[in-house]
Amino acid sequence: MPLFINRDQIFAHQVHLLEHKLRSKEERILELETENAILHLRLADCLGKLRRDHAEEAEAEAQKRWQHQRVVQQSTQSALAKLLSEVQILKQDLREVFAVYVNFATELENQSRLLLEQVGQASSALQGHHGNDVHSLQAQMEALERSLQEEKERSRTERERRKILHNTLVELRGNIRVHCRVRPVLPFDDGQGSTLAIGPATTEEVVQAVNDDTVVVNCTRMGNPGLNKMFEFERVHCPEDSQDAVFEEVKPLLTSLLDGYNVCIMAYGQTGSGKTHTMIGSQAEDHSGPQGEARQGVIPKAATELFRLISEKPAETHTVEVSVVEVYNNEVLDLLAKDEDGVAMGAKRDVITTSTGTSEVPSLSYVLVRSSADVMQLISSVLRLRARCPTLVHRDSSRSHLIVTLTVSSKSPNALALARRLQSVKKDMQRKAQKEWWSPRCRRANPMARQSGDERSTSSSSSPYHSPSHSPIHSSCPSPRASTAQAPFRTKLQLVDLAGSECVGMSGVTGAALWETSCINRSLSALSDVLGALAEQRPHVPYRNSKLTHLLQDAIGGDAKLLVMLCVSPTQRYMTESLQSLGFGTRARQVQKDTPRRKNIALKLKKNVKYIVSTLTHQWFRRSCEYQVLNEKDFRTDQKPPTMLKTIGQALFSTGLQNPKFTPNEENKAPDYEVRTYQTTNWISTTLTGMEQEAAMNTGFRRLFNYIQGNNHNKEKVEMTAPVTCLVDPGAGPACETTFTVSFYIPEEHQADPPQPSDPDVFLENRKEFTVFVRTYGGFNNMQKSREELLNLLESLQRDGACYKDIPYYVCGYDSPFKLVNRRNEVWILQKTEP
Ligand SMILES: Nc1ncnc2c1ncn2[C@@H]1O[C@H](COP(=O)(O)OP(=O)(O)OP(=O)(O)O)[C@@H](O)[C@H]1O
Repeated sequence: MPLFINRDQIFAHQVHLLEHKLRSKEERILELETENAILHLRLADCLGKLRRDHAEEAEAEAQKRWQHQRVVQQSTQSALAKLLSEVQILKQDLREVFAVYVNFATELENQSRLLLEQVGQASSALQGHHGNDVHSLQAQMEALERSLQEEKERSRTERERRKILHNTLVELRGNIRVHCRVRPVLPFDDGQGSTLAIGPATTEEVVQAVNDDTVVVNCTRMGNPGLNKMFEFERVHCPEDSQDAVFEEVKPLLTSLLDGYNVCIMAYGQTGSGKTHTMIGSQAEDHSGPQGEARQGVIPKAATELFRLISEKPAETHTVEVSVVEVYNNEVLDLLAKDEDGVAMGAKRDVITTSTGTSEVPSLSYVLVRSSADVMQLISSVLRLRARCPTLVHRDSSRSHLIVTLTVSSKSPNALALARRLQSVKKDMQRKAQKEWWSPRCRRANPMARQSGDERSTSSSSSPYHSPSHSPIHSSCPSPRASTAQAPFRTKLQLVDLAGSECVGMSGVTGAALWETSCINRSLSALSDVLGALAEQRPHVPYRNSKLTHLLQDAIGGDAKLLVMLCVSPTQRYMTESLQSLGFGTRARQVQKDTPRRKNIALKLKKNVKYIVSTLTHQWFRRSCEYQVLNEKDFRTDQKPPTMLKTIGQALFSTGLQNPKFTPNEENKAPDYEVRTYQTTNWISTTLTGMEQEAAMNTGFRRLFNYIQGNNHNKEKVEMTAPVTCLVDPGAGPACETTFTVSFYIPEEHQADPPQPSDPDVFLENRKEFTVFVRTYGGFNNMQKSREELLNLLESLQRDGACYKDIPYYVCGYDSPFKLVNRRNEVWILQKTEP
């Protein structure tokens, strides 16, 4: 039968098939949309649940925290009350002991007088009496002698008890003490000679010592919001307090020094606030004679007191050695080192960490001294080597940190000192064991550490100048071998006159002095970071971020007794700097030494929540990408790669992101950095202030992300670019707020007419052509890492004599948080254009 093909039927069939296909496609789309809706619902549900959980958690947390705080408050109050009552008892005991001690001399005198009278009576009676009477008188004499012996013994025991009570009292007050000295208003406070416009109000006194332990900063200047802040310290000195009064509060630490404690006294404050005056005394003045002595600072007075205390000990049992070190532009200089002609020259030294985890300066020079006059002569002879430079704030400003170390060696330490020695030897052994467990090669890598204390102590030469018989920065306590070999017992007194923090604008420094200022501010900032890490009991304390903190590591974080003497100027002109110094002191007081580390549960919880949120976001992101790829109906015919695949690549692997164009400068590049000139381009930016780089970058990133997602006047999506740059402009001094400007490069298609941001905190920035020195590094970026890389770059630029501006600088990131490997970060330092 012939096959008759009805074309209409075929078409109808095809239409039917196509309709069927269409229906199935539509059904599929419906299915996917339903699935999508379900997913959205689930996501909304999850988010709602998360938010609820979060709110509940927050509420529970707040409740728990409140309860915990109450418990802590109650326990603190009861502990405080207990402590106060103990202190009261101790004070009472101390008063009694003092009374006994004072009365004892009179009592002894009276008793000896009585004895003498009785002996006189006895001898006169002897002349006129018989043998029996002689015997009874002799017995009486013996009894009296015995009671005299007993009194002597009692006096010795009381003296020992007084000593123990003294140390307990110092211990109760804590190992870090902060004193504050407000200096008087001085003629240069009116700012004459400064180019800055300074009104009469700037000499107004705004910092006041209201009593022995409280200082108040009170400023109600017109046009400024009122400021009234109170700070409490262990002792506050008012401008009228003499050098003697300041030293009286420091003096007890010298008793501790001979009782086996390392002691560090450090003056901190803004330039011109009186640190050198407090530590050394005013140098132009003659310190001889009683008036001169009264003007002396802590260093000469401490040396005098130390030699007075030593003179009370058996002769020839104590020796004192001095070393003087300067930290200048992040270099350690030995000011006692002499060249071949015997001329002092300030030789460069290294700081190393020993196998016991303490810091040490190999090849440091020491001089044996026999009196405080010797010490002062030595210090005066090297002070001329100390870096100084006139600034608009202070015409004799010290540009370096000065560390004078008096190392006391004792052949006959007292019982307390021996106990301390045992304690320290134990700690040293623990530290060593820990380190060796961690790195078995540690001992081999550090031959210095293998030398025992007594081996090293025999190396002293006959000349007063010699290479170290020990290291001054080394722990006072000898190694375990030394303790068995009866090596002399060593403690060290470190006296530190820090360079002053300063605001570059106010001090008016330029050129080399600007670099000095930057080094000073950076090292003080590192000191502040170390105290912050110790106060928060962080597992890593960044001692090695600066030579100053590395050098003072044992004094700050070890078991030394540390006294921070905050020096502040009283006038309104320096209010910001004074507030910063007082903040530093408050931070130092929060450091608790030798307390066991608590696990930070809140931090753990926060980390967990962060992890859950990031995982959910990641999942949601992947799902919506898949959905959009499926929804791109015409992707098969599209010549370009699907946009969503591009988005996935950008987000997960940071591929295909546009970068701002630059011209590399091949001539000036070095193996460890590049030089790039970026063209004039438009960027989208936001500015934040604060202390934490990560927090600022996160907030900044979020604001900019909203902009590129359509939070702009055109409601237009703007493509993501790389890098995200963060311009970091540190505050005038340590612990000051830093300004962070976070920016995205606007992609080429929007460069000519970028959409205006809707968020008032976000702004368009036209960056003129600029040249930067670039150092690249990998891994996940953080503040510490970027700072280390910045310091490395600065060192390289200094080495090559490059012309650059050290602040502000850029920290740049190229990758999303989803990228795990081959991450790229950069620090940029701007090339200086003006001569
Ligand atoms: N308590 C005080 N009484 C009298 N004069 C003082 C007092 N404190 C400081 N001065 C004077 O103020 C000036 C600046 O003091 P000093 O040199 O000690 O400052 P500084 O903090 O060491 O500064 P820098 O960090 O710049 O070296 C000096 O002339 C000093 O004599």
